[in-house]
Amino acid sequence: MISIESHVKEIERVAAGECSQRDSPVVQSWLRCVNDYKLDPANAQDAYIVPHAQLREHQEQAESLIRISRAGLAALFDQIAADDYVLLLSDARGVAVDYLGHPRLDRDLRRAGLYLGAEWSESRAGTCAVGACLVGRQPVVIHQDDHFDPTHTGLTCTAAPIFDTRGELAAVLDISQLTSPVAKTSQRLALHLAKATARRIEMANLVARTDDEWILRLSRTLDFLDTAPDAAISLDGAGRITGLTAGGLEALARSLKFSVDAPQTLIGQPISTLFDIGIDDMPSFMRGNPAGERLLHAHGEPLVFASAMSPAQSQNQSQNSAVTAKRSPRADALASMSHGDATMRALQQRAAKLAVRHIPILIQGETGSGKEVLARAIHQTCNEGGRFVAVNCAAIPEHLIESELFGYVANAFTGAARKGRTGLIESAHGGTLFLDEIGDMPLSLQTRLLRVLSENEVVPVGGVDPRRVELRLVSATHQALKTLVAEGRFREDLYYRLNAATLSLPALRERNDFDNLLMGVLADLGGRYKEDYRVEPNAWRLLRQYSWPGNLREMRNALDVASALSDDGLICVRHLPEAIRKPAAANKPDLLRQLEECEGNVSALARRLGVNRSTVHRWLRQCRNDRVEH
Ligand SMILES: Nc1ncnc2c1ncn2[C@@H]1O[C@H](COP(=O)(O)OP(=O)(O)OP(=O)(O)O)[C@@H](O)[C@H]1O
Repeated sequence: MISIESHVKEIERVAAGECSQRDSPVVQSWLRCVNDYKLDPANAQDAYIVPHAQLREHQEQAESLIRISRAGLAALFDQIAADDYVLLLSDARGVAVDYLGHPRLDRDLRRAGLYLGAEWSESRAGTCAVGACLVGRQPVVIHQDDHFDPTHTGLTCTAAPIFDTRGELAAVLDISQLTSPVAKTSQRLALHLAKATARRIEMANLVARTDDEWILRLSRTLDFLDTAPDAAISLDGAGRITGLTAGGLEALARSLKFSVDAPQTLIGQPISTLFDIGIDDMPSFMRGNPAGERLLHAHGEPLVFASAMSPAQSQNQSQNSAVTAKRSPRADALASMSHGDATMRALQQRAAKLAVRHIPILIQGETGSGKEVLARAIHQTCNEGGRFVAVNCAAIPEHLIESELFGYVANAFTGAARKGRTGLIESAHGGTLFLDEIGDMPLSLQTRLLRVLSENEVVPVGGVDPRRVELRLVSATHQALKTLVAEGRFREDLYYRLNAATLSLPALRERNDFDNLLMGVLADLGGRYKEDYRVEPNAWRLLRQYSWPGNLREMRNALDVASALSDDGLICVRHLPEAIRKPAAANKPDLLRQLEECEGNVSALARRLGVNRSTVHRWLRQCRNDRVEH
């Protein structure tokens, strides 16, 4: 080790502009220490450990990152503990908020500042790995007398940055030793391990924070594509980048020589900014597709292997991660309704609040959009022990509906049961009465229903004594009740009574969680028929493009049939119902006509259709294939 005097002299020479053999990050840091922070290398300072209360504050702010990092840090520590390495996780201000070191070295580590609460910002500690990494945003080794302050020149420290999912520097992982060989190359393995662990932490963080989005994992080689990718990007339903593993992405870009200038600026951009793909292409990058075809191109050039995780899969993974809060049973019943669609999520929250009160709820939505499923979820959400009684007002003959609903007393009318019969309203006592197709309820019964709602009493047909009922009324309709009111077919007072709390279910074509719903239905079918169903990319595209007039019911039925016809669980275009296969053929001349209108300019056509170029190319290719097939 060189003397303090010659160390100080070397720094002074560098500060005066002399060339140096030191690595560039070291020289840059020394210059900052002298010029910006006005530090004096001759003035040795002990390591600084922040007071306990301040450390708590730093830890609280970094809480979720600490939790997510823990498994990665522990695995890394297992590999290097035998060599007396210590691990520090520092926050963006350079304070060590987590620490793994050998208890045997506790006293020495604390004195050296390789300890919980140590502050390693460059302005306080001079050139050090954590500080230089925070400023340079790159992995760095600060070995022995690379350190600025003579107090630290015995240490070797290697640091790698950890970025949050929006590309902001969130923390630094540091691997340090109190004593080490003189050669800086001795730390190569430490550098490799620090970088790899930082990448894993970024990946775990992205998965934990991604709820209902696609995750695209990227790797230079096929071998680790699914298990330990180099980088990952999360995408919303429109194909915009919502998150990324910035450190991994930058390193990948550097090694493959494509440019990612500032990962933060990619947030909100379409994925086509980076690669020649759009959101429609995601299914073809999922596991199960030939690995050799999962290759991303930039400007037509093959670049990197990709593996896509559907929103349902990423949701599963994030739920498995430690950061996800446990759902309440109430949220669970309703949560299965929404798979990431914003309208559905808002509706789900509204439903959860309404469900706890006995306010009549009216559900509106097209046929098959899930009105009964929602009604059942509301019932389950706060099941107080009573039954869920569903009545389809359109399916019961008008002359029977009154006695079915209200029940009747003994011998109330000819043909009535001798002992009388309890009506459906009464049997829902303590539970939920679901009146489907309420718009079809005869006017006379609407009056009686109104009475039940306002007085919590039901009078059976032929009876005089009211019976008390406490129930939650949920009604549903696909008709515009207001129009029925205007036409005199629905009582205005009942309409306002029911309309106080309306939940409007979006049609399937309006939802942007289609991929998730589809995966969910496939998983359901898979569970039922003990098969792992997959959808071939072209078939998936057609399913996505179809307008689904019959909504979720139609989707379930289509997939039920397609899965039954599939070979080895792979659903292809030919397994889909004709109505779904047809539009592509019907659109073909239209696509070609539109291309002509755009004078053959694919980019212009892509802009007109609101999709990216590669999607148009694919559609055109499909048109050509179809032509050959027919
Ligand atoms: N969130 C969902 N996820 C998956 N499948 C669903 C979902 N919601 C509804 N479904 C399925 O869609 C089908 C129709 O649901 P439901 O009967 O609730 O619709 P509806 O709106 O009440 O229909 P209708 O107006 O014809 O009475 C059912 O097979 C149901 O399983």
